[in-house]
Amino acid sequence: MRIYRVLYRQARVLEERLDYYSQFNPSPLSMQQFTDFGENATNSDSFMFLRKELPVRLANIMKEFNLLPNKLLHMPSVEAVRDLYRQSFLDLLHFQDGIGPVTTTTLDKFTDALVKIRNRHSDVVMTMAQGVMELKEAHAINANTEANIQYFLDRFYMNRISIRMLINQHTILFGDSVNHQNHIGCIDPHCDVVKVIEDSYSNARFLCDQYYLASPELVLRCHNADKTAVSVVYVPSHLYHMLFELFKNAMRAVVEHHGAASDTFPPIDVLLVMGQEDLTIRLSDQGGGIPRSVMDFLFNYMYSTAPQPAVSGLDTPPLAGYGYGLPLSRLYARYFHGDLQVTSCDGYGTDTIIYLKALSSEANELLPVYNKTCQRQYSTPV
Ligand SMILES: CS(=O)(=O)N1CCC(Oc2ccc(-c3c(C(=O)NC[C@H]4CC[C@H](C(=O)O)CC4)noc3-c3cc(Cl)c(O)cc3O)cc2)CC1
Repeated sequence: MRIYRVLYRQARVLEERLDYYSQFNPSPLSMQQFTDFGENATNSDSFMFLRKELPVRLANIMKEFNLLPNKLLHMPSVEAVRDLYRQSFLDLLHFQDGIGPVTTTTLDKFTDALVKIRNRHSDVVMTMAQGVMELKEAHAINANTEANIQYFLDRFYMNRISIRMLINQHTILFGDSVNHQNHIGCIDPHCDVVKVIEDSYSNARFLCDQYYLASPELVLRCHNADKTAVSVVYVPSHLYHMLFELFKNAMRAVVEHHGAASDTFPPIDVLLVMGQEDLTIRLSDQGGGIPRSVMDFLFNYMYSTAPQPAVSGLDTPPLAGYGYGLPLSRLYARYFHGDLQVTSCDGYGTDTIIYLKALSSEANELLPVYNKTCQRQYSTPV
């Protein structure tokens, strides 16, 4: 009986703490604040900020889970994800205000706890996709449920991106995580956009050559009014993730449309422009394009979730984006108030555009907030 009393008490503490922390709105940081903080803050400063901000961001999305349709909530994989979030939230409660003096030991234990949380959540994207698949196999999904799932997953993955950003900054700056020279945490204050474009193209081309034994060339044009190289304060791994996905899709379309046996393929044209407000990267391919009737499916989590290929790369092209490549790439772009847009000419080809904020002072985190507005979203039939 004692174990039940302990579990009951722990559940009560969890609910009470979730109600407390979910009252606060997450505090969005700008890229400028991330870099200033990274250059000037101490381990203790970061601890004092994160021990409140991380539970706030976790509590906001954990409360939003409760607004989901029960049939999704009770899918085994979704239950498993909710347990991970509960455990990580409880882990962070050990460091909340009132624990006494903040010693070096406290700081080391906190950093260790963040690493543990990051590792615990490493498969959450796939596990949630598994939960969506379980739901599709168990129930018929109406338009309202589909819209609620689309709305939630965009917010859930954006929340996850933001929490991993905060954890990575702290563990790189103050822990044992690898730190790139001249980077501030995972931020490159002088991100060489051409290099990220060339690296992501090269790696996507390697996959394309492996599967199709052929791949389209890259033609890159740059435009910068002051004639200098295009650089931006950004997270290179986020930009790489977006470009790698878009190059995979473009290569798949071009080779499939022209036939892998073709002698030559039209190149993928990339235009890079540094503007006053936006840094724009446009990829243009001649891969046959997509009709408007299919476009919406590209970002749809319900449509994109398909049974995992038995062995990826054998029975399906390794470029097949089973999973959430495109929707997640758009979230990375939107995370710092940029965007990712796809336009297509059915029968000719597709343009995809990545917009980033050119100024770090305008590149603010875009964070989901648990409030009356979001609650109404779940109760409003489409
Ligand atoms: C959800 S995800 O992120 O996991 N992921 C999204 C991506 C998808 O793979 C792809 C890849 C390429 C294409 C594609 C076609 C194409 O294929 N046309 C021909 C079919 C047009 C419909 C037609 C039909 O269904 O009616 C049947 C032929 N044409 O233009 C593109 C294209 C798309 C993007 Cl997004 C791009 O950036 C560049 C492109 O050239 C479609 C789908 C895996 C899943």
